[in-house]
Amino acid sequence: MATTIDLTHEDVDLLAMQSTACEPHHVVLPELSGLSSINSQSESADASEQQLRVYLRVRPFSKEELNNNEDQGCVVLESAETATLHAPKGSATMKSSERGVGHQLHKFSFTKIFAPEATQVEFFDGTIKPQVQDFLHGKNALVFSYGVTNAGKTHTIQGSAKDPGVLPRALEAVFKHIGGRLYEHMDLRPYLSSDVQKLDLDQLRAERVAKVALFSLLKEDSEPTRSRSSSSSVNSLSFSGVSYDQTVDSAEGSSEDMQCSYSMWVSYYEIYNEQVYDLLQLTIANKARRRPALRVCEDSAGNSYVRDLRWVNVQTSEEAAKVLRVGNKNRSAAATKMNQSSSRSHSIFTIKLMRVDGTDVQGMSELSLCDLAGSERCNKTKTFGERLKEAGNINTSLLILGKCMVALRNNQGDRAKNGYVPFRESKLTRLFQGVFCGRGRASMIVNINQCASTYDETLHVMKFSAIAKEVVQVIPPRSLESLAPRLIGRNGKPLLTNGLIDTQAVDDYLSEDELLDGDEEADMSILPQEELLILVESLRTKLLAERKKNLLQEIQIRKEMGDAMLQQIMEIEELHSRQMADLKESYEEKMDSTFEMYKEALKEHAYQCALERLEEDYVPLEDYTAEQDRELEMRVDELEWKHQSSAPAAGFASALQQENSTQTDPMHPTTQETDSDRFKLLYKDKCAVEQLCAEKQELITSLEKRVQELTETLQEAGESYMEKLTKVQNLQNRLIHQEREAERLQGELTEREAELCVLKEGLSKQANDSAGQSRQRRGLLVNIKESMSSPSSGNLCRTIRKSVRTTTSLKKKPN
Ligand SMILES: Nc1ncnc2c1ncn2[C@@H]1O[C@H](COP(=O)(O)OP(=O)(O)OP(=O)(O)O)[C@@H](O)[C@H]1O
Repeated sequence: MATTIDLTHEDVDLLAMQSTACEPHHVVLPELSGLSSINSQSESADASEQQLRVYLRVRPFSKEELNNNEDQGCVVLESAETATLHAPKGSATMKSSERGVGHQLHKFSFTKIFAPEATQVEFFDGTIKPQVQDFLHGKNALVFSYGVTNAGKTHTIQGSAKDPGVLPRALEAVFKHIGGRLYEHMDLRPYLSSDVQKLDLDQLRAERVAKVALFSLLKEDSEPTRSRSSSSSVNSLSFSGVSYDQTVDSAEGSSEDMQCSYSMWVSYYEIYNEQVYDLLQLTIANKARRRPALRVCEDSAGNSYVRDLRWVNVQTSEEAAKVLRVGNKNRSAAATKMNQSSSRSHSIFTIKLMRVDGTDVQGMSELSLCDLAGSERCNKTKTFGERLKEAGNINTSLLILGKCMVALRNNQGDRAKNGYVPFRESKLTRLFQGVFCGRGRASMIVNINQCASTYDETLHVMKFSAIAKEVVQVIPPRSLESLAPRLIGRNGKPLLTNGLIDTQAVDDYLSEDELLDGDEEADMSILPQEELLILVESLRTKLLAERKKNLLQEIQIRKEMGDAMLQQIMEIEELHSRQMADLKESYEEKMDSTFEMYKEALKEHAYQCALERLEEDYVPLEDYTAEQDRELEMRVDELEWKHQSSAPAAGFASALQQENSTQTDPMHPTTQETDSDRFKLLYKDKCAVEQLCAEKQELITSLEKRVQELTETLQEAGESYMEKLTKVQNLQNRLIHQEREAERLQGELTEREAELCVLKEGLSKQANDSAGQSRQRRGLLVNIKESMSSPSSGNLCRTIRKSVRTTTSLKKKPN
């Protein structure tokens, strides 16, 4: 499904503001017209929509791979547009499909597929050539190669000295097109994103010196610093000796174009570990020094560019090749498990072509060729240390590129949706943003190998390409005025051609220094100060409004989260309290049962103790009462004796007391007083004894009562025992009776048996006699009747009848 990128909002306005160097769509170089059908398709004067072109290139197996049995028929090319991937045994895809997740077969379609045997020429002609032609027409283009490591990306983009890739071929094609119309001065240099700077003499001199210095690097460093495999030895890249017949643009140009001259500038940089490095900086030659990282900035139109990037003016294809060689020398590459010379960075080679008429720059177009670093799985490639960090950054930027593709595709379905496209999340996508948003045509080269061991990664790449293919680019039409690049002076202020300085335009610009001293990232400072202030004010208002909105959203989210958490807490609390209640209940039950157990045990213990004490203290009641009586008698005797002996002594003492009453000391008590005291004491004793007696009597009464109860219980037990005994005796009697009866019957039975034997004998005897006397034979029954009717057998009949009766009665009474 093809959908469309929405460019109808702010971006369009921004694009209208910019002075990009694209040629108007209707201005077609005659010599290039009719070269390609795609070409004519893109010549539409209106906004043209076009699906992102995605080309698949399948790398041939190396000898080593064939020896390692990597050829398992994983990639099948069904047609020029369709390829099928078959999951090999042991791959994650196969395992998943065996578990019922996913499929073993995946079908993908592409703009065009190139089989392993496709040559570099065929590939160039079938893919990039039309875009190079568009570039020569003044259109911007981006070509990027995507694939797993060791899939052939660098080979496709750069190729080797003998077999150059699309980049050298594109350069060669451009030079062929320019022919003798080269603008020989170097005074017009690309500036910011899409402007042109007019160099003064000093700048020009410096530019020439820098160029010579750059090329001298190749002479100084004859030994290549990077050891690339011979097959892709781009260090020694040279365009000489290669036939470019197919790439040469043989068509004649229009008369207008024939009058123009061309100025060509190239830049070469890499994105390594999310940092941008200029591969053409002279300082790079000094390896000991740390490379300065460049910044990605945006101009007033929002177009990204690399600040301070070095642009080199190239006048011949040899010079272009030299620049490429210098850059490749500086590119970050390393030997990995998968590739001896693996690109560890995304490298971007850009060609800017200015169309100059006299001193006027009529237009400028841009062609970028990007060799992306290979995606890889770190655990599979046994990556660690610096390589792991690189792989992480590579994978992250590729992931963001994928996200952008997905977002662009999704946005196309519904123009009003305008979902967020995360271009700003990586340097790579920031720099690609302009093209994806309509500044030019993009096409993607998907490189794959057919190895079974990298099948899962290859499948991932193919899925990515399927998404990319659904992205539709919309190139808005532009007016002629907006297409000429701005010409900027030394101080960064725009100069106008036709001999007039546009003061309004001058006011619109600030110097580059001012511009760069301001915001580090954006070039908003191109605007005048008042506008900037207004802009700042409006941005502040927007920021406040945004903050307010965010705050409200945050409050709302917090509230919702709080409610949800409260709900959760309440549920948890309820659950806990239910669990607690259950627990409490079960513990209470356990406690109750334990308590009951202890209570029973205590009772038992107390009962046992009481019994033991009772046994120890037990005194027979008779002994006890006899003892008590004896004690009481003794006590009474003693008291009586005391009373009697104290009576005469008391009389004598009272007489004595009366005699001596006058002489005695009033302080000493009299005998009368002593007696009364003793009596009181005795009386007290008596009371105590009586009390004791009463208590004992009570005890006795209670004991008697207990004894009475026990006696009654015993009597009851005795009675029941007697009853049972009587019953047992009765039963025994009956048993004896039955036994006797049985014995008797046994005896009778024995008797009857004996009689029966006798009868049998008699019968047999009679039978023998009757046979001898020739008597008429009669039956046994008649004989028996006869013998029974005879007087000798009368007893026997009676006995049998009786025994029958007895047996019957016994059956009736089995007991
Ligand atoms: N079409 C092809 N024909 C013959 N050889 C090829 C082809 N494509 C790639 N190769 C060879 O395969 C090897 C790996 O290719 P290359 O270095 O281009 O892979 P890459 O995808 O750029 O890897 P990395 O991402 O690790 O840089 C090289 O030796 C290259 O010469």
